Amino acid sequence: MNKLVVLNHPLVDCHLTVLRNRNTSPAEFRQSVRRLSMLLAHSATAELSTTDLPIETPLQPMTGKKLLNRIGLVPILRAGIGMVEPMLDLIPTSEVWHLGLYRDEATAKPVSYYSKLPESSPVDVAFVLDPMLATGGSASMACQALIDWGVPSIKMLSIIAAPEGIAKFQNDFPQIEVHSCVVDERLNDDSYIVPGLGDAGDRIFNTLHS
Ligand SMILES: O=P(O)(O)OC[C@H]1O[C@H](OP(=O)(O)OP(=O)(O)O)[C@H](O)[C@@H]1O
Ligand SMILES: O=c1cc[nH]c(=O)[nH]1
Ligand SMILES: [Mg+2]
Repeated sequence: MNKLVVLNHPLVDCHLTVLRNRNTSPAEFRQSVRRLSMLLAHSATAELSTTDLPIETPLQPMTGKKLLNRIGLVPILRAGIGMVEPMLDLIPTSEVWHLGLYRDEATAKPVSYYSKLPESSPVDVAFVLDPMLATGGSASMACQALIDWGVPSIKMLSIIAAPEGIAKFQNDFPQIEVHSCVVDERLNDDSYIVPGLGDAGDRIFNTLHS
């Protein structure tokens, strides 16, 4: 089974163009992240299990559906926060478990600074949210934390991925599906994705000059 799903869609291409454009304002950037996250959610949630829910329409009784499992959204701070709200709009019953990771500027290795996963009672399905999958180090560290927590089903959602990061992630976790809007050309010497969009966290939170 192919564990990498790349969204090929004209709307994805158009919203990605807004994200990539250096002249896009933080407000427009956040809006495009939201829109692309919804499209990613459509792809990544296709196999969620449902159970029957008897209801009555104004005309007659019928059997509807509701989600069966406990679902966790796991944004990687900071940039992953931008993807939470659109996911919650689609799955309002989700639990949100934050993981704080940043990349060490010198080594590009992830450093963990926040995790409050409880010792027991993991969710059934976790969607890890991070717009950028560059070297793959942050995604791998986050997924390892969820495996250690005992989550049986994990899916990784990114907006832009680099081929190098996909290769590392799939080597680390061949069983975990990655859903990405696009896979870009490569990483540059600073481990940034090119053509990419720059620093997603800074562009979402308007901290580019700090
Ligand atoms: O695949 P990797 O090489 O690990 O790089 C990707 C990570 O880098 C960015 O976070 P950053 O460290 O900039 O933190 P921020 O979201 O707080 O800006 C991005 O949001 C990912 O978490
Ligand atoms: O290109 C990149 C790589 C890591 N983190 C980002 O925000 N952008
Ligand atoms: Mg950043």
